[in-house]
Amino acid sequence: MINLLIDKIKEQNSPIVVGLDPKVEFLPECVREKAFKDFGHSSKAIGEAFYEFNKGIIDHIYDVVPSVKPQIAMYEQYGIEGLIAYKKTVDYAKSKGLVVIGDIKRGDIASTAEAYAVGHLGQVTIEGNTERGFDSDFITINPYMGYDTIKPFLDVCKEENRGLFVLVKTSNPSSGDFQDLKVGDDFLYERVAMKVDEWGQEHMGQEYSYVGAVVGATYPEVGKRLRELMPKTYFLVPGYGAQGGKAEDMAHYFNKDGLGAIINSSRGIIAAHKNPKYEQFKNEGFAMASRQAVLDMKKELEEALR
Ligand SMILES: O=c1ccn([C@@H]2O[C@H](COP(=O)(O)O)[C@@H](O)[C@H]2O)c(=O)[nH]1
Repeated sequence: MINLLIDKIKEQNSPIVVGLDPKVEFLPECVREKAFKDFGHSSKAIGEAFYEFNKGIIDHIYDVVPSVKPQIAMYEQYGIEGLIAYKKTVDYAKSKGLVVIGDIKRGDIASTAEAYAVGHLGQVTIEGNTERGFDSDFITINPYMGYDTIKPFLDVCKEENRGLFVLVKTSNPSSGDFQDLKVGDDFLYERVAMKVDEWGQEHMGQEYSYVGAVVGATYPEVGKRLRELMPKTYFLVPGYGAQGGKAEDMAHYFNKDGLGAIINSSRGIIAAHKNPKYEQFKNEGFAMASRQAVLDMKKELEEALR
């Protein structure tokens, strides 16, 4: 799957992943009101509205980005109806040829980790009948519990040709509380990076490993150091735009081959229709606003990485 992701990035010249993190306040009035009319003020209405919203955006971006990253928490808060919308979103994105990164940040051990891995990357067999759960291509995982967390995910990835992004240095303001602690002469995030590099060497695609790393856009100096420590690791880089990450800071996240990183923007793209900059695409035009925001991000990155 890492090979497919890289092929698509090269083909579209677009190292961008659009975060599908829907919120009620991001929904255009036309989508929200139709769902309330059809299903009342219910979680079913929100699930239907989230899916219609995502579908509109996917239809307008699938030819200019290689990948989407649905954030499961946004769906999960609405219970089963939210999770149905999450699954339908994953399936629809895949039907349009997009690589799906499920941002689920799991991190348990042994048989529990295996169950998460099977549910999101693999398949279950029920009396000889096999079914896939959420069917993502990649997921995000939290390595805090150590290799026992990672191993079950690696096994499923190997068998199913899927991949992982392991949290190494996150984009949030308090990421330093633990990640920046000193361990001997190293920062904890450096030690995690060394482990991700080691695990990755045993799980290689053609050019890069299918064990990737989450490296926030908001700490560019750290991004540069982590690029040195993990040369064959693909970076998923959240924190661009809304959290302050800038195009000019992204150069060090990439390798000399122009590959090695995929930059995420969620609110900046999916809520673009609320941004005065894209005023001409209000309400029904919401998905056109997202497309334009992607094209603008692509141009910003191209100029900064030239
Ligand atoms: O370090 C991290 C890891 C994950 N995230 C997730 O990425 C998106 C960011 O959304 P924006 O609207 O572009 O800020 C969101 O799903 C986070 O949970 C992150 O921000 N930082």
